Amino acid sequence: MNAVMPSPLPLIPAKLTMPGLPRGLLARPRLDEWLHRLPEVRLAVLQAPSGFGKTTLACQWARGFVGRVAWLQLHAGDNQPRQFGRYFTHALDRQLEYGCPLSLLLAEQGCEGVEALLTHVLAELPNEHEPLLLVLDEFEALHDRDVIGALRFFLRNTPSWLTLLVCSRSLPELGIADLRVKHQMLALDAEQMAFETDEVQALLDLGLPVAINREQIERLNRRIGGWPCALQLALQEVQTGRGMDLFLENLQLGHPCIRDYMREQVVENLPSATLDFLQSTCLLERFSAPLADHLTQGSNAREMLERLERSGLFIQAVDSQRQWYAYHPLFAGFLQSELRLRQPQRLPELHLRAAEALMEEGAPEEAARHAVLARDPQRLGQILQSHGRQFYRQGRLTLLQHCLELLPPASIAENPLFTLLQAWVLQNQLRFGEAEQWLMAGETELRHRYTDQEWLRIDADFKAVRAQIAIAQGDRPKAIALVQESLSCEPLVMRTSRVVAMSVLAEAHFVQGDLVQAQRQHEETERRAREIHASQPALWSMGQLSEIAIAQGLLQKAYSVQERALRYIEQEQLTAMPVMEFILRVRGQVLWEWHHLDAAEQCALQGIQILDGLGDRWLLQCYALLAGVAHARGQQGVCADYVGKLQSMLADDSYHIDWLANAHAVMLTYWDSTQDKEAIQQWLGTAPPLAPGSNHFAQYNGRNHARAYLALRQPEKAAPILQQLQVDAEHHGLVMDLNRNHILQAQLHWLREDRQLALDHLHEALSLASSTGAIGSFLRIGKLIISMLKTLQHERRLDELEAQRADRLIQLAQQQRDFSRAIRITLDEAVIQDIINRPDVPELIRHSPLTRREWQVLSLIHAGQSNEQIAEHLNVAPTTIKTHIRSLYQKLNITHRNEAVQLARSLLSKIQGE
Ligand SMILES: Nc1ncnc2c1ncn2[C@@H]1O[C@H](COP(=O)(O)OP(=O)(O)OP(=O)(O)O)[C@@H](O)[C@H]1O
Repeated sequence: MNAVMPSPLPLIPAKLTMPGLPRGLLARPRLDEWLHRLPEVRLAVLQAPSGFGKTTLACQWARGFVGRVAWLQLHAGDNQPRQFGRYFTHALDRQLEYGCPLSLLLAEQGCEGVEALLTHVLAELPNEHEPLLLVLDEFEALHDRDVIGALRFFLRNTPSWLTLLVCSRSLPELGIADLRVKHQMLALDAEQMAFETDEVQALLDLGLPVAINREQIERLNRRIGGWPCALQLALQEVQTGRGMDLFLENLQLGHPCIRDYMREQVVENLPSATLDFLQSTCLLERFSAPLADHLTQGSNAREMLERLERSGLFIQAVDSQRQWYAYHPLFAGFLQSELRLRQPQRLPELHLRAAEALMEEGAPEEAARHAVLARDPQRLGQILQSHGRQFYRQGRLTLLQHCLELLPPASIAENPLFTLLQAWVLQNQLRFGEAEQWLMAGETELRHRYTDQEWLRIDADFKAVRAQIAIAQGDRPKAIALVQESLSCEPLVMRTSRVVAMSVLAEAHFVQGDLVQAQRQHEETERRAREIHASQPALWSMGQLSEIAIAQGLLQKAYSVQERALRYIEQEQLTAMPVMEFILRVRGQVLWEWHHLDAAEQCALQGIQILDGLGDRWLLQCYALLAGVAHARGQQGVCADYVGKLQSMLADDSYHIDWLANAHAVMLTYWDSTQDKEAIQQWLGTAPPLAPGSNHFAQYNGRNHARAYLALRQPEKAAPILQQLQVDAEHHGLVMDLNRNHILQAQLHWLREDRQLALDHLHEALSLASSTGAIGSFLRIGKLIISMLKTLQHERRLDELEAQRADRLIQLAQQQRDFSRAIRITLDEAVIQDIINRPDVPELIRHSPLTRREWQVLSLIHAGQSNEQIAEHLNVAPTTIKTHIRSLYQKLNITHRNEAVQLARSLLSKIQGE
């Protein structure tokens, strides 16, 4: 027999050995549930596109599996049935208690077909055995019918102690449907395997020399869609916080390593029809089979989509009915850049086809985006005429801007709707002069084309824009006059003009400090806006109502108004629109004040997600909130990072005083806690001037001045400002401002050593806080609040609510990390000795004592510093710090930065707690 059979190739041992796990992998406990269920099923499948971590997860599971593990890494050569049979029997033989010698012999002789061979294997398997996991990695390499048929047969007849774990890019044809209904199978796909944001954070915390802030982490994971290969790339490339921003930019532009990977691993051997399909559809965010047919001018898109999905390409159904599909963000980016590079001439045509098809699908917004990219003014004109109002009602001002930029100026001026849309876009960008020019051009062009009656009504539309501009420029009387004129007749072009005019009136009351009138007017505006489904103005009014409630000190009410807004968004099934960020931000500010820091952070992050791509300037408020949260948590490095971002945004653009005051407040707090007197002094040199405190932002700005003087130990300059603010706040019923001003007054008098006056103010503040719920504003002044409150408790009678709040504030302030103090303690050897000598110190620290440097590093980590900052602080290279951290983690038996922070906190708090 040997004479006719060629002698087989030798077996490669590495194919039969589980690969070693590289260092620095992230454990993924959220997937353990599947690991524990492995012994209960015949088949488990990890199916995901290339690089999604299938092999790694299989290795991690193999290590945690209670029983034996046989491993076989497949390869194209294994489609040769004899070769496959030999590998398969060898893999099993190695792990069976008594092997399967007979089958092994038959496999080596190679005279049986593969199914017959596997029948022998099955016959030779014992009835009872300890659990065995047989891993077949890179299963997508198998396509031989006989081999796959034999495996199906094998699978139907395996004993219960054997589980087959298949890792495959494509869907394995192993009779899965049958096993699934019999609960004999587990399956994980790309969606489940993709890294979640917390996992990304944990992995980067583990492997990067710098702390990456949460906002960057979320942005990163949005761009990479949880794909671990891209994370490994980040681990190699990013060395600094700024480096992460560059990496993110690089991803956006098409990272060369990812491009090479996609070329080699994913598209290299695809048939040309498939490639053509991918390139024709890659410009769409999501698409259905009919849309794809329209784009490819073909008729087999449904079939193709199913094939692509099964074959493990980076594509996923996005709805449960599997009608809509989307490419993985990095894959879409790759395909688009290939298209731009290789067939740029196709782009306009594809965009145009997309615009047509999307209009037919009833998706005008997406259609407009493609018409913009096709640079087709005619189609844009049609879309704007039919849907421009809708875009405006839903706050799609950036989209409108892009559309209008492509229209010839004359076609704007001769169309009242386009003129109005243009003016609204420009006013939103605070380009008031240009907005006015367009309005005037429109007037010249249009007046003679309409009857007097019609023109009066068009003018009502125009006046609504002008009123909005006047209020934004702070010209209240002019704004009110324009509103009244605008409301005097029914507008002709945009139904929203009336609603906007009403909202301007409300704002005029608010700015003037007439909260009751402002509230009434906004409630009415909200009602009217809802009636005409103008979601943008409706949400705007709800945001304003919640700001009014905050100003009145009614934070719970503000929170309820926000709930109402969120419900409205849900009911109307609104997709992300910029005004939603306003609601979330105000909600975040309430949550920050209540010290619900995680929830506040979440609001800011969601806001950033909503505004993604609209330009950095709009993110100022979100970053101010994130900086406030980081400060309250004592994360010095993170806070410094956000403050840096705020500074560069402020340098690049101009903002309304409301936004400025908010950003300045957190910057001043940060500088104060890091004792950066120079920055505070500089700020005073360019600070927005003081104005009567009739509204919350003038109050905020005034308090910033006072805060700066207090930080510079010039209480005499802070005193008159605070006094005036207090008078104004009383006059206008700005309760929240009263509350905050009392806190600063308390600090002021404490510094002046006028203890009784300080306690009077603190008591007032505490009493107001019983209804406002304020916490954040107290904690903002730092550890000083502890002694002030303790003295108050000692010397004054507090009612029950006040006493409870004082206790809680003291407790929170004690837990709060004080930036400068944490550093001072680190460097003090006596303190370290003090910690080591304590009886309650963990044993581990006595047994593997840290070096002096490691102590320093530990407490700088605790102080919230990034590796980069620690390196700077200790004057060594960041890589040295990384080495210290590794050794420190090993000695303390920890794996994450968070654990180090926790441990340091508990050690330092033993001596640092007040
Ligand atoms: N838990 C993890 N922690 C850190 N990195 C991971 C983790 N899982 C996967 N990776 C990284 O992702 C990359 C791809 O992983 P892996 O090779 O396991 O993917 P795969 O899905 O098997 O890919 P392919 O289909 O190409 O074989 C590797 O660099 C791996 O180190």
